[in-house]
Amino acid sequence: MAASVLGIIGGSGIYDIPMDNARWEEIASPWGQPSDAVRRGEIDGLSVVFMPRHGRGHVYSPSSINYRANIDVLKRAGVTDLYSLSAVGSLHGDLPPGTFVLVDQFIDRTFAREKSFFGTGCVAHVAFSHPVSPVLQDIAEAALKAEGIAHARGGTYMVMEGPQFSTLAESQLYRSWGARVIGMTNMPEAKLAREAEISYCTIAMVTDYDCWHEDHGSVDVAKVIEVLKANSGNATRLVSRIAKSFPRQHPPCPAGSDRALDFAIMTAPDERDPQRLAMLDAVAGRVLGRG
Ligand SMILES: CSC[C@H]1O[C@H](OP(=O)(O)O)[C@H](O)[C@@H]1O
Ligand SMILES: Nc1ncnc2[nH]cnc12
Repeated sequence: MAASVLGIIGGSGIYDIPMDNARWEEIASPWGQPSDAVRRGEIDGLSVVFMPRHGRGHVYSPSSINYRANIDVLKRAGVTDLYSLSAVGSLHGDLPPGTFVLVDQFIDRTFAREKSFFGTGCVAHVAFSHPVSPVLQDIAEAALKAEGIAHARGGTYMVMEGPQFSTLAESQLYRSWGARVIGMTNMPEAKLAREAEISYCTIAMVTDYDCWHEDHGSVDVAKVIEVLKANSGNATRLVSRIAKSFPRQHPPCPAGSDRALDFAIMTAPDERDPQRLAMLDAVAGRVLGRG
């Protein structure tokens, strides 16, 4: 069993986290430019690697983030378990702004992003029915309780392309589908984490009611930022509490992340493209005998 390396992806409003011995570390990726360098440090002796999803200064839009490079550099940095901190709109009256939601499903409506490390020359299909690690959810839920943060466990995160917020008709459609929250970033991030055999868990922080709620106006960035600022103390305390209680040996993932590539690759060994295989050295090194 490997030692745990805790990864944290910080979403809107979260561009750094407090850690001991923290330093920025540039890691190159064959998949292109990641959002930023990674911030490496320790919390209570646990190795932690942080990546600001949009880059410091919020440089990348949800559609222009290089999700493949981000997950690849986190894999190269040794991350075994990954929490994604994400601002979301609420699609349900039971989830007011300020609530932290441990979502367990996604609906992917994005269409303008690279969604896989695999493709021509090395085709693979990973299982993804359960995209989130229940073990990571258990740890986050215990930390949320201990910190007294309003939270809910379970629910579907609707991932839209953006960058514009939804129309009223779209918001109502997603509500009719049973989605609980909406955001623009967790796909393909979660899919790529699965391909890279990294356990993944979203902590969705509700900032607004999107545009469907009759008693609240439509979402705008000013509203989101106001709530994000109010939430940032909770997010910092939560990460610290999670890290302190996190198992020092990587907890096996009941959702199958640890061995996602065991039976996934379909391309015959003789037909595999050496160039793509070289790019897969970190992500698929375990099964390709590289890395
Ligand atoms: C400023 S609201 C829109 C922005 O915030 C969320 O990003 P993240 O998940 O990185 O916190 C949302 O998905 C949009 O990208
Ligand atoms: N209402 C909303 N729609 C999409 N992404 C969001 N991020 C925060 N609030 C959002």
